[in-house]
Amino acid sequence: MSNADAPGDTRQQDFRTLLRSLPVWDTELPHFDPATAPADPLHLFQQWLSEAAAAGSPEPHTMTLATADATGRPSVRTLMLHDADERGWHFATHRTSRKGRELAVRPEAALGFYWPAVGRQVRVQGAVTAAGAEESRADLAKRSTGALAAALVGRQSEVLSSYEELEHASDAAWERARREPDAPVGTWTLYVLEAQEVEFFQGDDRRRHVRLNYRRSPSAESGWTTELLWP
Ligand SMILES: Cc1cc2nc3c(=O)[nH]c(=O)nc-3n(C[C@H](O)[C@H](O)[C@H](O)COP(=O)(O)O)c2cc1C
Repeated sequence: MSNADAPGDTRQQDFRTLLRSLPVWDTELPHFDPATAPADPLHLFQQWLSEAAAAGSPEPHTMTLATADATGRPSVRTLMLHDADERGWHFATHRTSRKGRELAVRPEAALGFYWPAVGRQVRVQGAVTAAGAEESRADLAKRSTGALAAALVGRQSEVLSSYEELEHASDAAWERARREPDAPVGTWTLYVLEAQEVEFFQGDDRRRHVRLNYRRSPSAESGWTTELLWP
């Protein structure tokens, strides 16, 4: 009998036992001294992402993107980070998707990164701007044939009537992506999140986690002020 077929109580008990048995940070964590942190959170973010990659954190350039609809109801999903520079954190998606529609009515978002190999988390919050058609097209052109094929399929977040319908659309999209590597995808949009706050969390095995929060502050010389937060 598989766990899925077990009576409800046993299944629930097994699930809870599993949850409690799963290790967190069973590796030596790096030490983070906030006194040595750079004045600009972008530099620390780039450093931490590089260190996460070097430490073997899987897909360190994936992140959670949180948006909200007009009533404030939140939603999250995983996205790829395309860049992080002076303008902000870059990601791309269809502007007609759920998140795209939410960003159109409420152009604010939060990002979450978690890198278990180094016990680090970064949270970013701020205003989101959609880049123009040309920049969005250029961003897609730099990506793989698979990414273009996925974008060409389109209709993201719409209800799908059957998986076969997706297979047909995907076959056609792959064929077109191979034949026409700069095929335009009208709804594909690059977004840039300009950070208002960026928080860096370094896990500690004695649970004395370090949290360093940057807040944008036009009057500060670096443009940012920092504060420590209780974990
Ligand atoms: C690892 C990973 C990376 C993803 N990257 C993207 C991405 O860069 N852009 C995107 O539109 N969807 C991406 N997705 C799919 C999204 O998580 C999500 O399912 C999709 O964008 C629809 O979200 P929405 O209905 O909230 O708009 C990714 C999913 C995973 C698991």
